[in-house]
Amino acid sequence: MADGIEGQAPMAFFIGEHLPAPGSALSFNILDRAAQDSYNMISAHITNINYQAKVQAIIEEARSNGSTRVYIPGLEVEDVNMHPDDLVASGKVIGVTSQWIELDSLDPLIASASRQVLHHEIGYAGFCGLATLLIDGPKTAQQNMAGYCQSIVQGLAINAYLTINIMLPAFGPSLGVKQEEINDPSQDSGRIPPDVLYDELTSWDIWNTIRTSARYTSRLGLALQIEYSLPRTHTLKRWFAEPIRYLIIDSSAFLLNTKGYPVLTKPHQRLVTQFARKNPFYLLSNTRFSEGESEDPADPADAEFPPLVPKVRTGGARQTVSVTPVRRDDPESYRKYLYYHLINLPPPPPLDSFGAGYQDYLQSPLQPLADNLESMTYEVFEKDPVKYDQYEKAVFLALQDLRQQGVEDICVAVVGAGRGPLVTRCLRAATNASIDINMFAIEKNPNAYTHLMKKNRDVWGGAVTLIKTDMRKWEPPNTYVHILVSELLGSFADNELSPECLDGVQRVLHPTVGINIPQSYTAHYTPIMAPKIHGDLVSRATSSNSVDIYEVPYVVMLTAIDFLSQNVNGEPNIHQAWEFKHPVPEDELEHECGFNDHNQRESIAAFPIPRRGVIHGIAGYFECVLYESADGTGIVELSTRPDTIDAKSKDMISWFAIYFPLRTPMSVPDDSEAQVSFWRHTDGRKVWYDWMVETFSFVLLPAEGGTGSSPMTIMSQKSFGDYTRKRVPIAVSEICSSKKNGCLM
Ligand SMILES: C[S@@+](CC[C@H](N)C(=O)[O-])C[C@H]1O[C@@H](n2cnc3c(N)ncnc32)[C@H](O)[C@@H]1O
Repeated sequence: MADGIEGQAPMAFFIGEHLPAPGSALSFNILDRAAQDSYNMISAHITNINYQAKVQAIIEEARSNGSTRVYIPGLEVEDVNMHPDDLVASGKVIGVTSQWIELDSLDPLIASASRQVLHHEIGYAGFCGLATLLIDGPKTAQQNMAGYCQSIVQGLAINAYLTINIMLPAFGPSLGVKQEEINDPSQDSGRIPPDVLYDELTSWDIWNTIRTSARYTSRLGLALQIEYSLPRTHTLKRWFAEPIRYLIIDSSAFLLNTKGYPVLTKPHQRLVTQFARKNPFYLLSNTRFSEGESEDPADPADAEFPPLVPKVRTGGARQTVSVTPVRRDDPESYRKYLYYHLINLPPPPPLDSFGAGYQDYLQSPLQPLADNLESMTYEVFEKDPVKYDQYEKAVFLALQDLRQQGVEDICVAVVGAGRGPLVTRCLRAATNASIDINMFAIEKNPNAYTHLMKKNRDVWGGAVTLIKTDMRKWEPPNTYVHILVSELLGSFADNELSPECLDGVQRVLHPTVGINIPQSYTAHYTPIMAPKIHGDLVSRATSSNSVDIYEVPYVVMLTAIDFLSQNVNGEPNIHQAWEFKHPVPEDELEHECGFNDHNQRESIAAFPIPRRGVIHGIAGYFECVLYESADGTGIVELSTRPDTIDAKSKDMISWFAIYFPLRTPMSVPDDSEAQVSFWRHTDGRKVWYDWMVETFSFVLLPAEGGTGSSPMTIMSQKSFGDYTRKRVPIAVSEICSSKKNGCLM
């Protein structure tokens, strides 16, 4: 079913048709019909109406016998819509399990029968060779969630090769009890606890419960259902952190344009654009029926198995203008629209292209001091023009300031020169400033040093004095260095031991006019939800027996994450942990015998959390002042903070973030707080970090004293002003420590 109409697409998008009812047996006709409309795949029910009728009869019989148990026999040939044939082997069929079952029912007979039906279907789907299943989420958030989770967890164990995707609406309130159900006396209203709050995150709550019960397995994903009502940005951001493998877009999400063609509303377009970064499979649903269409099935096969539930007319784009809706029931026009939208998306930002394949992939931080990097690693650094441009600007400003002060015979040294890109930029800055400089390049990596020799011979015309040594031992010949340029920064600023290296070489810097580039750098942090990363760590934990995987920080291109602490504009609250400045005042700097105490740091910060979620770990970033000119008119900075990178070093790709994991995720309610503590420790031989999280909720207490109550209860009784807000501890993490895996000085 190749998509041959539009020509070469820059990226492969797979758009399928989500078949509505289990009424008909699956056939090549149905697949062909979808193919004619250029769909890449179909999702179809594994069993049919026959099976439902059979199971319901068994339940009724058990109930009338007063039985508390029910046995559902396995599938028979007339119960199934598919077989292990070429159609399934084509890989273009996604199985859908029965949607009439109620795995979360509080009625034990229904729950048990439902579980058995699901497990028969999973077993048969695996037997047929299906790779992916879609399973309806719980019907509401208020029934037997544990029972639902148990069915899913057991189902995952039935076939180790199947991926299961839970279908859930993006918009939580759509799971709530409908007004008609509340008014309907036949409904067991006693089953509806009045205090269940259906809000935008209700659907996410359900998902969070399911995946937590299934230990974050990567075999469990989400098929997010998009209809006309969309949640607000913060909820969409939350979904973005989750493993959305399918986007099921209902035709009700479309409007008809003036020509009668379906188009997505602007918010829906934004959603598709945002989620395209996750490259999901798209399934379009309800695109084949138009208003007023007869319920009579066009396909004779449908007559045999009429739709299970009377078709509620939800399908079809909404008509907003007076046109003949010629295209409302034209499935291809929906697909075409989505396809064109996808292929016309703007190119991804530079970091996305650069980091393709590295999203949420955990890497151990580099240790350029203890290890010798390879050429490939340097090559990756050198792909980032922004960083080197900023360094060149900084050196240019510093040279101008030195000239202003009348300094002559200016000596510039790049300490930790690698393959030499900063040396090239220093030489260029000097040329642009029309200043002659004495250029040194210091590098302790013997292999990189050989490459520097080649560069000096072939590119720099022998203009650079190369020294192969640890910068802490370098003795320059009869001169002070006026500008000491280094790039020893890690994702958390000081984690590659820039402070320790620069302390050791500071004695070569001119005591009165000497300039360090960078002049200062700061580490920053914020608590995040990172379910994908946590799932990765959980799976590693079972296979790894070496270093405790939860007690080391990771360098990672954070993508599937949600910032739990956000300000009113939806920007993350990120706190500065600490700062290092160079040169260090002489009286602070220890020589020879100290234990590096002056490079210890600690930080504590409280993060307000407006909306509930789960803290999986702490994201770390850095900022750095490369140079601020003497008169304060020019400043050159670097930043990896998502909220300041655009202002300080837009499109810089050299550093991913750092991630400090928590072994046990910490749930936080709405309007709560996380207090995060960080320590940078050193014993004179190595450097490591400790981190810890405490969480708090708030209760309102009568101002004049008395016992507390939940804010909800109180607010309904008295005015807010009569109460004081009190912070109450919820949970505390262990103190995590990377000491065992610290960086050697
Ligand atoms: C992050 S790399 C930067 C390389 C290069 N300046 C660039 O921007 O591409 C840091 C370099 O500093 C070197 N280095 C680290 N510590 C050093 C030390 N104490 N003395 C000399 N070189 C050091 C490493 O070998 C590595 O080449």
